[in-house]
Amino acid sequence: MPAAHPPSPADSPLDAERAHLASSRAALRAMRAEAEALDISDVTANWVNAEVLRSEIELRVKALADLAGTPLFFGRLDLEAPEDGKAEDGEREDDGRRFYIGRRHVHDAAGDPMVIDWRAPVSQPFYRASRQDPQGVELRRRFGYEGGELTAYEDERLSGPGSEEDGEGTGEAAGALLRREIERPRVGPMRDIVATIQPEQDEIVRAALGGTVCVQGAPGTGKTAVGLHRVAYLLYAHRERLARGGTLVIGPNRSFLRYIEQVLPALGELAVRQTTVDELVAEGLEIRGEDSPAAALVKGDARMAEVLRRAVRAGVRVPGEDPGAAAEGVTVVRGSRRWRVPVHELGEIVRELLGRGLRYGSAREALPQRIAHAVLVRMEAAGEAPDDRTQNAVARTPAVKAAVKEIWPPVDPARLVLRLLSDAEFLAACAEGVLTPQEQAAILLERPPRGVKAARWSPADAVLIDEARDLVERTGSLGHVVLDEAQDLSPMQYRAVGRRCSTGSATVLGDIAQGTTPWATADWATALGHLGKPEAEVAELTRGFRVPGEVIAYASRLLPAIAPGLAPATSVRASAGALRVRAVEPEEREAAVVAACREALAGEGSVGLIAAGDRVPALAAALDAAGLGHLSPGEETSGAARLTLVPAALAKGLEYDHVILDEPTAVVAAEPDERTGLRRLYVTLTRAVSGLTVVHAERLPLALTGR
Ligand SMILES: Nc1ncnc2c1ncn2[C@@H]1O[C@H](COP(=O)(O)OP(=O)(O)OP(=O)(O)O)[C@@H](O)[C@H]1O
Repeated sequence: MPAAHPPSPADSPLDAERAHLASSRAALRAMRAEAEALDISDVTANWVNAEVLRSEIELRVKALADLAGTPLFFGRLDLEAPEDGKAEDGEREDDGRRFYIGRRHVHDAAGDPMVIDWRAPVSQPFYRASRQDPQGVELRRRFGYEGGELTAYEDERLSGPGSEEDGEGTGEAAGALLRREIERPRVGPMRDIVATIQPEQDEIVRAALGGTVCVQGAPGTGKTAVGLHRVAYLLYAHRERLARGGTLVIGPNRSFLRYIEQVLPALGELAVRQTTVDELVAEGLEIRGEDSPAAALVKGDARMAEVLRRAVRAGVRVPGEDPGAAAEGVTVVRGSRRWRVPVHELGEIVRELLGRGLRYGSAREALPQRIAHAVLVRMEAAGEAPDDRTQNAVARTPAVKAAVKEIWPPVDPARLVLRLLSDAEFLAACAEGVLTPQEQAAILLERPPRGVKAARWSPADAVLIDEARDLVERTGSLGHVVLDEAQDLSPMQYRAVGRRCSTGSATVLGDIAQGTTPWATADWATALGHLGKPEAEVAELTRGFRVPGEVIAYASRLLPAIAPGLAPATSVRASAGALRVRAVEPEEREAAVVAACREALAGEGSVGLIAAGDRVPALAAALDAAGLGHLSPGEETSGAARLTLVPAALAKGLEYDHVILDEPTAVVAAEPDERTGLRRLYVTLTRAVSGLTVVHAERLPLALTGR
């Protein structure tokens, strides 16, 4: 094991480290004071620039805050001395060889670094170096803090004298500080892991911006943490490029986003948008409806993209082929002369535009100019000398505008989707050979609403509208998108996310064993194809940080039934006694749950009571009757309110120090099929950091007991 050093007496190395901490803090204060005192009156020509600059300075001042309880640095690297590097007179021997690694860069008055940002290239060996590959590091020191006080450190000698006997130095050992960090009781939102990012995680965090990375990871292997740290890293390494393109974090629901929302600000990144797929595509649309599972399945299927493409395309009326489209051709009057573009030529123009695969809207914008060009050709043939201005004027004449309206009418994406879902004939025409009659029937509305405003749109409808919108006008691409709990997205949702990073890249995080939607991802290659990133690399994380060994082994019994191809996760913490399974009589069940909650609350940290949705009201009543206050997911836990009652459907991505799981069989039964039910159970069994208590009156599912 790496050597751990407890607090020591005066003028110990710990004191020297504390002194460095104190002077780094003072330097940070000075940096902040300098930013606050910046006078911009001389450098800005107008008030708009002044406002922009002022808000940037405000952000910088905020980012320079020395947060109480957040250690300014958490590690130190001593690099090997260069071969011929004898220290000059008066020069400290460690000059240029010792780096303190922290959340942000801090420099002294002379501009020399006192703390190096964890994202800087110099910091990388802190996460990756090992005895086998020391990367120039002689000593790696990790610091332990208690309430903002530096109280301990842990050394690993990776090369040079003493490296043989001191510590394992593999860079993989779950040192005491890592264990302590994981087991530090949780209240409040998710924390960053910047001090203890592991080598396999760091590889993902620092992967190049250009490529999309997909991470398959068992519960608690740090996917969410890795995704968030990756955003922070990319913003550091490619700040300007990403400031232009933008970054986005997508999570499964609002309560999850509230749980993770503090991580990036704690890493100094205050401006990253975090949203759900539903919110991303809604764009002002009110979502009030819900689909039957059968309808949702069809609406989420990638084949709907082809149906929509045909539906949008059906708006175009080709002159000469479709009745009513500029049947007389177009006649433009200029002064005393009339110029006519005949139907067959209009038809050619339209067919050519259709063949070019442009967005519907772009082609519609190009059409008036094409017709005007045909008029110009005639003018030239008649000896006139028209110029660009004439062409523009012709394109704007009422005759051309009227023709465009008939040939290429504007498409309203929501109205188009409503028509598809309410007009059986139109749907049949667009879905021919793509959807079966049964599938068409599944998505047709029984009672179509009067209009777009009256429609009760479902989340899947909003995705269809988003696809239609993109067929009309290209969706803008962001620089980078992190997609968490990706296994639950439908192919159509992947497409919606994919077009938001079509010229950028993505980090896709998920676990096939935790897929609980009807369309859940069966394999990453297919999902990445829908995302438009088939070339993405898939990495696997199996080393679990959250869940104690005994608990993950129990939950992993479900794997053969829910995701046979996946390797079970290991745990970095054995913690015997972390799992308790209590069989009780039905009439004692609520009392047993309340008792388990009380026991858990007697310890430190957060407590989650997870139960099937329809068991929640009875359990809430039992907790109330027992005088145990409780929160809902998304409400922030605090020292005074540590118990959250979590419907199983919202447990994904969350974690609690202690979990009480009520009636596993009810959790399974609440889902439409057994595999989804067992997957939901797997999610709920893997939320605990320190202990899991299962309380049941019914028989446990066979897949869990094996008998
Ligand atoms: N390197 C690490 N150091 C300290 N804690 C870590 C590390 N990696 C992960 N953790 C902790 O383990 C817990 C699980 O991490 P996270 O939620 O990111 O996992 P996940 O793979 O997204 O899990 P799930 O699949 O259940 O959503 C978190 O509390 C996280 O802070």
